[in-house]
Amino acid sequence: MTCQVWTGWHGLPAAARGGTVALGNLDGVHRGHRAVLAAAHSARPDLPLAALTFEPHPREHFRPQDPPFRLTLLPAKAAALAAAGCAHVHAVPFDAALAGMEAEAFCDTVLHEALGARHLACGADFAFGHRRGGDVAFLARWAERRGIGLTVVPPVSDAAGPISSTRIRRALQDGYPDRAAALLGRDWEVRGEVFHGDRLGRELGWPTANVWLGRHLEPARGVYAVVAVLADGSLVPGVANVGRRPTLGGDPETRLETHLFDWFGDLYGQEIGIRLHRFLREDATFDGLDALKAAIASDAARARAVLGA
Ligand SMILES: Cc1cc2nc3c(=O)[nH]c(=O)nc-3n(C[C@H](O)[C@H](O)[C@H](O)COP(=O)(O)O)c2cc1C
Ligand SMILES: Nc1ncnc2c1ncn2[C@@H]1O[C@H](COP(=O)(O)OP(=O)(O)O)[C@@H](O)[C@H]1O
Repeated sequence: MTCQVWTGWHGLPAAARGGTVALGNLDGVHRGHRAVLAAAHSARPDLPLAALTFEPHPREHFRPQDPPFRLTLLPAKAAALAAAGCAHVHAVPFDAALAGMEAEAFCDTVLHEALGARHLACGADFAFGHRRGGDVAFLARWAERRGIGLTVVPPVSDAAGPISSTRIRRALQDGYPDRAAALLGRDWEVRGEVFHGDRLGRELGWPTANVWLGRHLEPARGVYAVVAVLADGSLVPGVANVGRRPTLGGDPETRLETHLFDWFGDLYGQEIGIRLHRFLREDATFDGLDALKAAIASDAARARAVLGA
């Protein structure tokens, strides 16, 4: 299914208007988000399904000094929304003007005039507008006045409570990518462009494709069994380190370095995805390169065992 991403809400063409619109930040597009999308679609299967999300995430706008926390940046979010059936993704720019818009003005100008929404869907805790002044009760009254349908979806829960982006972030920070995957409904994936490092990896016998975490959440530092998704879509198992290379003196920024098993070639400049599958051990400071090499060899063997590779 093709999905179009709209990064502005002014002057949308007719084809991008008049659908069912699922509302939310939707970071991660987790199982709870997908329940909202499914409910939106089944309420009005005759209409194209759209998701309305904000870019940057409002928290990135209000608290730019906070550490990065995103589960999905826009391209990955849009891909997950497309896979969940969205024909359109409206990544509404969250700037000072939008932050200052009252809930009623947001409904009138963005939802009604710009998007021509015919049906709306959101989670029960959705809040929006200046100082989060609009809630689901407000939205229900507004939609009724306009003759627009609204589907409010209760949270999807597991034994520990409602599924949320916050719980998924905590699981990743605590080194439980498997728990995060259960909540997401898929492995968590970091996407980035492979950059040139110090070329030490190949000397050690373990070349690693490096990507910066950038605005992604920093998961627990350490070693993971991973699956890499290459630009051509192929999946390659590997072992990765999330960290700042304390053995080599330490880096100012955290990188994700992946060695791909039984793979040879050039990845520089390629956009790749790295799916964290299992946490293997914490980042360590080794006493020299030989000790580091031996640790990587044993990490690789464990990752192969975990992945059956
Ligand atoms: C599986 C794996 C585990 C690693 N574990 C550590 C570690 O615990 N401590 C550390 O300082 N560096 C660790 N590294 C990072 C290496 O220092 C890094 O891959 C090497 O310096 C190559 O750097 P380059 O890509 O810039 O050439 C690990 C790398 C891999 C692939
Ligand atoms: N099996 C492999 N796993 C990861 N990268 C590989 C592999 N084989 C070749 N490469 C290439 O080697 C580069 C990593 O080599 P490395 O010596 O660690 O250099 P750098 O310091 O630039 O990361 C990767 O970016 C990729 O282009």
